[in-house]
Amino acid sequence: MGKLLKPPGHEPTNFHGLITVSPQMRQLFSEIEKASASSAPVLLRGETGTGKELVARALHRLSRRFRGPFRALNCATLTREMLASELFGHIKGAFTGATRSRKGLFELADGGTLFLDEIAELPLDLQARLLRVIEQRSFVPLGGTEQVSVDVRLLSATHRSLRHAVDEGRFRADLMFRLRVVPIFLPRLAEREGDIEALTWHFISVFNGRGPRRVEAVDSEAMDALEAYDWPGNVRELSNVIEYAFVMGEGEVLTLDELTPELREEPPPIAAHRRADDRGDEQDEERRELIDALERAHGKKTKAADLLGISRTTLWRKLKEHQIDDW
Ligand SMILES: Nc1ncnc2c1ncn2[C@@H]1O[C@H](COP(=O)(O)OP(=O)(O)OP(=O)(O)O)[C@@H](O)[C@H]1O
Repeated sequence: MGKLLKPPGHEPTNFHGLITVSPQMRQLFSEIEKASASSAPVLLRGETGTGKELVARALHRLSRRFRGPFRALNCATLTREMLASELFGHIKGAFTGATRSRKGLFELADGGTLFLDEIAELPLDLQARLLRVIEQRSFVPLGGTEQVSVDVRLLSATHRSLRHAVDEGRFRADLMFRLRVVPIFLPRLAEREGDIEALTWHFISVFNGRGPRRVEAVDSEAMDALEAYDWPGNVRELSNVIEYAFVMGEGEVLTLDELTPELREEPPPIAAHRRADDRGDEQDEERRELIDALERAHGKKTKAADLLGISRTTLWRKLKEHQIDDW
């Protein structure tokens, strides 16, 4: 067990549900504030779990449309036909199974905001229809003949570059320019200085509120592992990891062995100080640390793995990587 870390005395900034201490995110808040004052389309770009939907909701809440509806649709989860019907609605009898008329999201979001997640996945023919709605502020539901006028602010999000999708012929350039009048980029969690720790305390407080377990401190070894991990699932993954620890562990201290296996596989003391431009030195240092641990453990691999705070399998993999096989 390492040192016991207590929650910091000061609360992190809470900006419409977005928790942060990092300068990168604070900078983003001022962009959100400026963008919310207008009705210009915003394109949010960031990896999964970085908070794009939270930002979209904040943009809506801060805007003059806050009393109007907020509607969201993930373009990657539906078939082409279902997407068309979700977005534009249909008239009774428009297709087999359309036993009654149904309003689409553009109509349901009238006077408010429509958030289209994973916009790069929108099929090309629907991109053409979306462009027309943006230009004409009206559309015709499937099977209908009458134009329906709407006043909707469009927010969209993507985890990959729309520019690439355009270059590959999968996305219309004219639509891309229409959608990203205001581009907002959300950095990966691992790149936000101080946010892993701040969000860890935030989620601990959320899960403390749900009971029955109450966590009052975090073992520094667990915090090192949280800091060292790369967080491919970003904030959503961090929330899941803390929830997992609440479910699997017990007592007032959150410890390393309560973290998910991916996190325990990481060697915290080495990875915590990782610098991308230091890979060569780091390799040497890692090799020295491995040999040192093996010496101290008199060649016993399980003991050496314990000393390094990594699993036996990780130790075995690292020994192979460094070609240390004479132990
Ligand atoms: N800065 C933050 N503070 C507090 N909670 C956050 C923050 N960022 C994200 N979250 C939480 O993490 C989860 C994922 O966030 P969100 O759904 O907004 O991400 P996303 O980028 O839209 O993900 P996806 O691309 O997978 O849809 C949500 O539960 C959200 O409340």
